[in-house]
Amino acid sequence: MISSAVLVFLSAYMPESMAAKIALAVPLAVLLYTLKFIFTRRDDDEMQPVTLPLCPLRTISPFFRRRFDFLREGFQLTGESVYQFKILRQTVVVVSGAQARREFFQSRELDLASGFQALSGAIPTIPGITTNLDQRAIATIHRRLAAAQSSDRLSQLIPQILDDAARILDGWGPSGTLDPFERIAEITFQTNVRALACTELASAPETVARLRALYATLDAAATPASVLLPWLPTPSAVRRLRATRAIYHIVRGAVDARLAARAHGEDARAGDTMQMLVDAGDVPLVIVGFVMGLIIAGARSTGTTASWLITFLAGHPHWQEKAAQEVAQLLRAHAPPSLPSPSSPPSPLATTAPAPAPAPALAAALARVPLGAWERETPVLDALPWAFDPARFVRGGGAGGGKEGGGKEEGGQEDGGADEGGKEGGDGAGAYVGWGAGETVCLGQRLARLQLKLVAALVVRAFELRAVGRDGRVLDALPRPNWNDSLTCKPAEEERCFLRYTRRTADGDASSDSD
Ligand code: HEM
Repeated sequence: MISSAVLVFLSAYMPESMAAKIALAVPLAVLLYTLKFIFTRRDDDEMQPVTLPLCPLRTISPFFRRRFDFLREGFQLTGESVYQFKILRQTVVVVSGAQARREFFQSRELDLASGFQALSGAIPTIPGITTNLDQRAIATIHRRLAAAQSSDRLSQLIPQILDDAARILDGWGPSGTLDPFERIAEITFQTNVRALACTELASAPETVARLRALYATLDAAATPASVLLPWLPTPSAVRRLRATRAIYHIVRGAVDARLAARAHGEDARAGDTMQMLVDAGDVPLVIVGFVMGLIIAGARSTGTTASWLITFLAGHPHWQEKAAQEVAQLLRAHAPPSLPSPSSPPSPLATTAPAPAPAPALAAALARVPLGAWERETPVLDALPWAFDPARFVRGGGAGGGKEGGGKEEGGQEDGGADEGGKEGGDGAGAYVGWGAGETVCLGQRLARLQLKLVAALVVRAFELRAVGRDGRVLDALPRPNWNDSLTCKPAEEERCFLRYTRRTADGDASSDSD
């Protein structure tokens, strides 16, 4: 009908054959356009995730105080795998499932730093101190971080990290009980300062302790008010500003000393990471940003992972022994004991007498194991992230490569928080996001892995560990990570667990002089 009306109309102006062609083409074009519109229509309302039916003021407290439970309840409340809600004026979109996870990690528009700033606070912005880090400065910092993890640099760091860790372990004495979330994290904080800052700071234990306390203040004072309304002078916001300034002055002092030394033509023998940046001609803003920013990026995550790793090993003696044997094997292969000369006292590693092996001697032996061996010859240590099922690699024939293992360990923790934490899941590719994925991957991964292995190797070879409760009794099952504590995941107060340690002899047995 449309065609005939068009035909009559057009015939008045042009030859009939041409009018017929156009009369047929017009409705066809209208039809195609309509179909295209229907199938490619973007209905904005339908594209928007469903909104959590809560007043924005009622989301604040649970989002900050029990984030994991709150987000999980959101899934139940909406019945959707993707939903959104408001925190004051910020819209937060919560995603789950393999596809959403992939899209999230692959998106180039999302900005990790802004997300942290808006929802976790990170480092408060102070003009002239923590602002002005534009994209170029950040790109430089990332390039320097890559250089700080070159094979040469990591090989230099191995003995230094081991020395640092051994000094702290030596302070533990031959036996005792400790809180892993304090004392293991202390080790990795020290090794992070060593790896990311400079000798002057890392070799001054009181400065490292002060820095650690200041970073802890930054974390503890990240209250809803100080994060959401950072300009409001609440007590916690003031504490965060003071801590930031204090960290800045410590780091800036070290940077200025290095720059002054360079300006005076003094020989740069330090050979540490800060010197690498100074030698590259970086300005103080970039060097300070590198140290302050990366310590915050690395300290918590490495500390938390190391604390849980050692806790899980303490709660799984079978895997602890396998790890200790692997370390012993590394030592046999790469650092065989030298024959004691008649004048020198026998090395604690060479002797067969069951004397306790002091941590520094062990560290010296482990320092002879090359980087390549730490990165490629440790299937057992590789198979231990914190969703504790080391045998999964063996079952899957994947990264582990070990021949033994397999099967569930007696008394083991089967689920390990796997599906809960969203770390290991049954929904295929992209399920493991321990180091990020897609466009957002951890840029400090090589260093972090090495640190974790070195600390774990030293601890399991130096001590025999058991996980105990407050009453000192060995735990049958480890407590579950508290996902609401997004910094350390340490178990809730009533479920706290501790490490009981006994120094091993040079043979690797637990020393009989204790406990
Ligand atoms: C066990 C220790 C560590 C774990 C599990 C870890 C994990 C992650 C993850 C999952 C991300 C992605 C961002 C996110 O989803 O939150 C990330 C990003 C990052 N990590 Fe790590 N990290 C660790 C240690 C470190 C260390 C020691 C450094 C520095 C030396 C570091 C530097 C970074 C940087 C710079 C980014 C940001 C990357 C970007 O902006 O795209 N991380 N890390």
